[in-house]
Amino acid sequence: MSEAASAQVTLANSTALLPSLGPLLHEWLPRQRWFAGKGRPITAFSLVSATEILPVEKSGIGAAGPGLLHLLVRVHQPTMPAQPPIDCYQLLLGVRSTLPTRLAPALIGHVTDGPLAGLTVYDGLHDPRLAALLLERLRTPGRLGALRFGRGAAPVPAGLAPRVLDTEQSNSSLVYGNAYILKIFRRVFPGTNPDLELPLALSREGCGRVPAPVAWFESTEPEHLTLGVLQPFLRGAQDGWQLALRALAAGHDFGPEARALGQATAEVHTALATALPTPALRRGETDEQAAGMVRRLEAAAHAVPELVPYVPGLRAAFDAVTALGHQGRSWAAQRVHGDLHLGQTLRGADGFWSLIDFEGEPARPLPERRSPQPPVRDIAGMLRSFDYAARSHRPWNADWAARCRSAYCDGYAEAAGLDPRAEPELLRAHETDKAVYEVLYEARHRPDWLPVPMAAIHRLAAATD
Ligand SMILES: Nc1ncnc2c1ncn2[C@@H]1O[C@H](COP(=O)(O)OP(=O)(O)O)[C@@H](O)[C@H]1O
Ligand SMILES: O=P(O)(O)O[C@H]1O[C@H](CO)[C@@H](O[C@H]2O[C@H](CO)[C@@H](O)[C@H](O)[C@H]2O)[C@H](O)[C@H]1O
Repeated sequence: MSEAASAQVTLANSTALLPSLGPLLHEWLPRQRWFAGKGRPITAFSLVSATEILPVEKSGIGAAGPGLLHLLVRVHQPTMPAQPPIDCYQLLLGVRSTLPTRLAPALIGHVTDGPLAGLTVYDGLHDPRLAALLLERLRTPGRLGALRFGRGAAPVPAGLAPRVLDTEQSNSSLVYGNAYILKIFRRVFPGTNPDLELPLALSREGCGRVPAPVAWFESTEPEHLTLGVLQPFLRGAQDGWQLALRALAAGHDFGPEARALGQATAEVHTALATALPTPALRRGETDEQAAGMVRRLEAAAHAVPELVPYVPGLRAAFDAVTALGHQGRSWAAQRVHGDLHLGQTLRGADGFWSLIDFEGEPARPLPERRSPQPPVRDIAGMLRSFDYAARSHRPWNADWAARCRSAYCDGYAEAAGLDPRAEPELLRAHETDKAVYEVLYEARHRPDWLPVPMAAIHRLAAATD
């Protein structure tokens, strides 16, 4: 072990951490699926907080074990329209003198100076010893540096074997003993994350459609941020997206499942409307919501030039809602899922549908995601998703999507007593807003998928001519 490595790594001198970690993060961060700032140069990093969950100097580096550093780091990137210039990310860094081969894929890099000089840092979530330690922390509520661990009334069992969930996602998740799943939010925002707030409210309301949080952790200094949520893992459940693709490939009707999904969505909406405020959207608020849609359209068209020719047609969908507001129409608003699509639905072996991931659209500012919306926002998301599934399969099966869309609305109407198709202008505006979001999302994350939302853009722009 090098002399530097044996020196005490106290994070009291944490200001020295980033200058040495910065170059490594600069290389590593943009390669992470969850990094939202892809394609924009990183100009600087700044440290928000550093907490030793397993102190590096006590971890026996050089002898046996790893250390675990919890960092909140601001990543400075030049501004793009509709994006804050500085995002804050949560990093859980494993620190060892040498990295075992099995952890090589988690390597971030070798530190050459600063308090960690001579040591190797890596994504700590991939280290079962460190992942197990996180569960231990979650089992026992309390504070640790800038972190606060909390849990519900039910105890969490000890010693469950962790594994990193190997799936495309916006955050990172660990599954413990196939019994619990811990979502670690990567890009974090001041305030309570709706992915903790809404499932907690739903479980208080007795709604069984959403796995109820059993433990969570937050940061308290210098501001309140939700960092992670532990929920029951729905073992053996299959996600709606995979099931829909399989049905398409086999030429099967997905109507009954779409209908059941409509009912599940309605139940969640009803419980959310009971648990949390339901303000009416009157003229002023409707104007504001439609203006938000126009702003998002303009920002998306700025970033994705393919959208430009469609802007007037798409805008007409938003203007129609503004016009109705001016004629005195108002709409009920409530807390909603905010980014509902087939990939956010899980079907148990018994056929029972659950909804997950109440974080809302990751690119939107948190206060916007937490603001009450017409429930049709979620319905529009699911309708888009049936279209996505049909479009991603060759040959394109327009009838399959149409049947799903109509069955979903039937199921929703049956359970909610309110048919989303009864407000066609509102539904079209929300579907348009969602398709615009998807264009931006695909352009940034999966350019090959861009034709899928662009096909909807073509249809929606023509529909409002
Ligand atoms: N409670 C759960 N039970 C089983 N699988 C889950 C559960 N929650 C999430 N998953 C799986 O994890 C994946 C990612 O979860 P999600 O909450 O959508 O994360 P992200 O916000 O990072 O995209 C989901 O697509 C699903 O397959
Ligand atoms: O990561 P999240 O699940 O929070 O959501 C983001 O990624 C989704 C893709 O993984 C994206 O959804 C879009 O693609 C889906 C198919 O992969 C489709 O079912 C959705 O309808 C479509 O919006 C989602 O928009 C994005 O926020």
